[in-house]
Amino acid sequence: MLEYLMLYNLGLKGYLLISKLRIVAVLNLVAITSLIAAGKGAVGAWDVAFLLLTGSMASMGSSALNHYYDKDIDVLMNRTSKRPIPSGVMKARNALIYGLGMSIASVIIALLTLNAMTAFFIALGIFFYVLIYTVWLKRRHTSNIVIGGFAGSCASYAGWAAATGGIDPLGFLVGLIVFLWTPTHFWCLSIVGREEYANARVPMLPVLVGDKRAAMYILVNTIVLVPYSIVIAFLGLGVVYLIASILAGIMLLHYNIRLVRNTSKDVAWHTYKLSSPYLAIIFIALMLDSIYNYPLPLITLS
Ligand code: HEM
Ligand SMILES: CC(C)=CCC/C(C)=C/CC/C(C)=C/COP(=O)(O)OP(=O)(O)O
Repeated sequence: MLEYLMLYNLGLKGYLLISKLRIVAVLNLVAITSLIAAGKGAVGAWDVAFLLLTGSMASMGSSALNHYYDKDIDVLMNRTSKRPIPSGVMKARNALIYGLGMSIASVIIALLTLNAMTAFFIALGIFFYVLIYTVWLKRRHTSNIVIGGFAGSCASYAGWAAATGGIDPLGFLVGLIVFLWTPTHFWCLSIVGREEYANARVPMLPVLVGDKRAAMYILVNTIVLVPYSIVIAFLGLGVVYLIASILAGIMLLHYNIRLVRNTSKDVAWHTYKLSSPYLAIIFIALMLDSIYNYPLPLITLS
């Protein structure tokens, strides 16, 4: 914490803020737990260290590029208007150089210290977040985060590949949890910021269909996400994961049903804030099963 304050005071405040460190933390959690799950609890400390390093650099770099590209609309939304570039704390050019440098370096270091497939999935995550989501879809189509959400799956795939050198069917299915989770995660927040997105002319779902229908879409998405996350337990995961996916799923469904019944910004905000803990619980449980080996004796793909 002291280092953070020192960096903060050293005028690096802008770099820390455009790195979206809370998001980096959960992305790293997804990547590391996927690494440990794929490695069945036996992974090298260097693999963990270099995955943390390269995953953090990639997420921080791509977030900086997102800040750079979105500087014109960030100034239009209250939630983002105080960010380093729109508020003048940081030059846009510096964010661009930082973002490109961190993103490119993350892929090269992953290639040199981990393996080619890990570097590929880190690059794919950057590609999906920066080019597919931020540049292409975000301002053009309401499917923006449905497709852009695959960037988050790449964090899991990078972890899985760091342990095994690639992706097997189970690894692919585990990574899809993040893809299915993202609409629930973000559409809740977009209900909170609907007017701001409309003002910035960003076609987020609630801007097009209204809060009530968006809440219904979120519930439909969660009704796909929760059973999916439970069913894949029987394809080679474990008992701790199964219990966690059921309990966390019930909690998420409860909040989503509540949001349909009471589509207020307050309920939407609380449902959004719950979404990251839901994902963290699922992936921590996945890791615990691989360390303590409580396998489910049912159908397995591998
Ligand atoms: C393209 C897909 C995604 C979109 C559009 C999206 C959107 C957002 C937005 C707009 C915020 C608020 C940021 C802020 O105001 O500072 C946010 C917060 C967050 N996102 Fe996402 N997100 C996406 C994917 C992910 C993924 C893959 C993860 C992690 C695996 C993630 C984890 C988080 C976390 C931890 C927060 C902070 C939550 C809190 O403050 O409690 N997001 N997301
Ligand atoms: C492997 C790898 C590097 C994966 C990268 C995945 C990644 C960085 C996901 C983060 C997605 C995210 C928080 C998007 C918000 O953008 P936004 O523009 O909608 O949010 P904003 O309005 O708050 O800027």
